[in-house]
Order: sequence, then structure tokens, then C-alpha cells
Amino acid sequence: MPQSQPALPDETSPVIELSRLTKRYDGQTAVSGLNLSIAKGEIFGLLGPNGAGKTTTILMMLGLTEPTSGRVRVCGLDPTRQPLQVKRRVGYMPDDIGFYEDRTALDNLLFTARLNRIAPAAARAQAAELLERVGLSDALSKKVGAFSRGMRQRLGIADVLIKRPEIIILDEPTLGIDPEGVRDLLRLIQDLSRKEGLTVLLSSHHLHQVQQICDRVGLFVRGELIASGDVASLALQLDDDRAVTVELEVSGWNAALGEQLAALEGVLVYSSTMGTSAGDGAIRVTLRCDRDLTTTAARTVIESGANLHAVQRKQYGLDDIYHRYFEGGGPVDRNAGKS
Ligand SMILES: Nc1ncnc2c1ncn2[C@@H]1O[C@H](COP(=O)(O)OP(=O)(O)OP(=O)(O)O)[C@@H](O)[C@H]1O
Repeated sequence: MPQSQPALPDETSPVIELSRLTKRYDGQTAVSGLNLSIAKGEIFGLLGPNGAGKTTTILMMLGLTEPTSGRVRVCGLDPTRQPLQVKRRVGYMPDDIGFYEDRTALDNLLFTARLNRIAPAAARAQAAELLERVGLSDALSKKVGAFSRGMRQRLGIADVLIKRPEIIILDEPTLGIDPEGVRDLLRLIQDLSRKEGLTVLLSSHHLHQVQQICDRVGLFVRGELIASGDVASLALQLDDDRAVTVELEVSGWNAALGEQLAALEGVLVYSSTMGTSAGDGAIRVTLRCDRDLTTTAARTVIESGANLHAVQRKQYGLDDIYHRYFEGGGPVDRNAGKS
């Protein structure tokens, strides 16, 4: 009989796993049947408007609030039963991170290190290294009360990293920071994940920020994860209308060509408008089709002897989707700008 081998750790197994996770407060559902897996080293964005349930989800991952039902596993641990072990492996930066305002950045980090039982000499070296890493070396002896919001957030990141966590969870980390500060902070987060294999969970209601650095995004609306994936796949998942829109800019137009394009098999809606970037005499034609007719439509224009200045298959991005779900914009308006 061959001897059984000890199981090797599975590098691809998720470090965060939520299944059918639900939280109700006094009969009100804050999180409903959430299923989510996050892999090691991934930067995952929880994107949703205020009150969507992002913070509640994070609190359940940390064992700070108990799920009403469902399952949470963080590094294979159950946060409700093993909150201290989870706390050791996860660094959490809340949106209202607090520091001792009258103490220096270094002192604040050393205090956190002491709470995490890091020996003083090691703590000092680690704190100095982290302050350098987050670009605060020059402010090491400055009191935190004098820090800008961006500096506080960077110190917050150093603060969660001092215990060398496997996962960092950042709740609205860019809140109240100016655009340049946001760019620096996002770059820092991305760098940490890529160079140090850190798993990052980032909650935000800023689509553009999440889009910039997250490998995958989960869209949270009223306690439900309505879609998750990379940005391109999200737009596809949420785009319930599968029609393809093709736009053409044509000059040397004739009415017969219009009829020909409208009659192509698969065209659902035909519209045209005068005047395009190609000049006053040019026409923009928009075809809504039940399949991708980009090539066929372009060929039809060329074979008719007219001039084709541009052709594109119109994509509906996450912006349209975000507007529809988060800002009450209603269905994606595919006819905007068409006549
Ligand atoms: N302790 C609580 N008691 C009762 N209701 C709560 C509690 N915490 C959150 N809620 C409710 O649960 C829902 C989800 O709130 P949550 O804070 O998780 O959302 P969020 O997406 O993090 O929003 P924000 O971006 O505003 O923090 C909201 O309707 C909120 O009012």
C-alpha cells in the first residue's frame, strides 16, 4: 500500500470565502445571501453606494458582528469562533481611523506594535521601514494632529501592516483625500499587493478608483452582490440587453445605402443623423443588431461606393451600469444622441 502523503497547502484556494452570508438588524436585511471568494494576492473592490452593506460584510469577516446565517471563512478560520486568530492575520483600516493626535507617527506605530506583542527593537526597525514604504519618513517625528488626511491614511496603512498581515481590509481609504493623494495611495496599495503578495479588500463608492487598481470588483446594491468579476465582465453580466450597437460615419451618402443597411439581416433598429466629425456632408448611422454586424455593415458601405470614415462597435462600460444601478439612472440609454 502506498503511504498517504500530507496534504500540500493549496496556493489557489481562496483566503476569503463567504457563502450565503446574511445579516439582519431588527428585521432589516443589511446583507443578503452573499457568496464571494477572494484569492490570495488579489485586490478586490467592494463597490456600492452608502448603506449597501459593505461595512457590515467587513465586520462579519473580522468577527466584529455575527452573521444571522451563512458562512464566513478568512484564511480558513471562522471569525465568529476564532476572532483573535483572524485579527492576527488581517489588518483592518476603518474609514474613521483614530490615532493619538498628540503623539508622533512613529510613537503611534510603536504603540500598535506593542499591542501586537512585537518586541521593541524589531518594532522600531519595522516602523521605520514602513514609514519609509508609505512615504512618511520625513514626518516620522511629527505629531499626527498636524497630518493631512492623505498622510493619515498612509499612516493608517503602515499601522495595519506592522503586524505583517496576510490580508488588509480598507474601508473607504480614499475618503476626503485630494486627487493627487488618491493617486499616490492607490499606487501604494497596488504596489503592496503585487510586491508582497498581500490580499487587499477595498470598499468604496468611487467607481473610478476601484476600476484603477482592483483585479475584480463586486457590485453591492441593497445588501446584495448583483455581479462580480473584472470590469469588462461586469459590464457584460449586467447588460441584460444583449443587442450590439454599431456606429458608422459615412460620406457620399445615398438613400439606397440607408435602405440596404436597414435591411441587413439582424438589424433591429436603424437610425441616422446628419453631421459628424467627418464633415458637414457626412452621416452617422447607428444600427442596433441582434448580432455583431460591424464587418458586414462596413462592407456594405464600401461596396456601395460611399466613403466610410469610421466604424465602431459601441461598448457600454461600467459607467453606464453604475449610473443605472447606483444613481437611479434607469436602464442604459442606448439611444442617447441618436435621432
Ligand atoms: N448596527 C446597526 N444596527 C441597525 N442597522 C444597521 C447597523 N449597521 C448597519 N445597519 C444598516 O444596514 C445597512 C447596511 O449598512 P452598511 O454600513 O453595512 O453599508 P455600507 O455599504 O458600508 O454603507 P456606507 O458606505 O455608508 O458605510 C444600512 O441600511 C444600515 O442602516
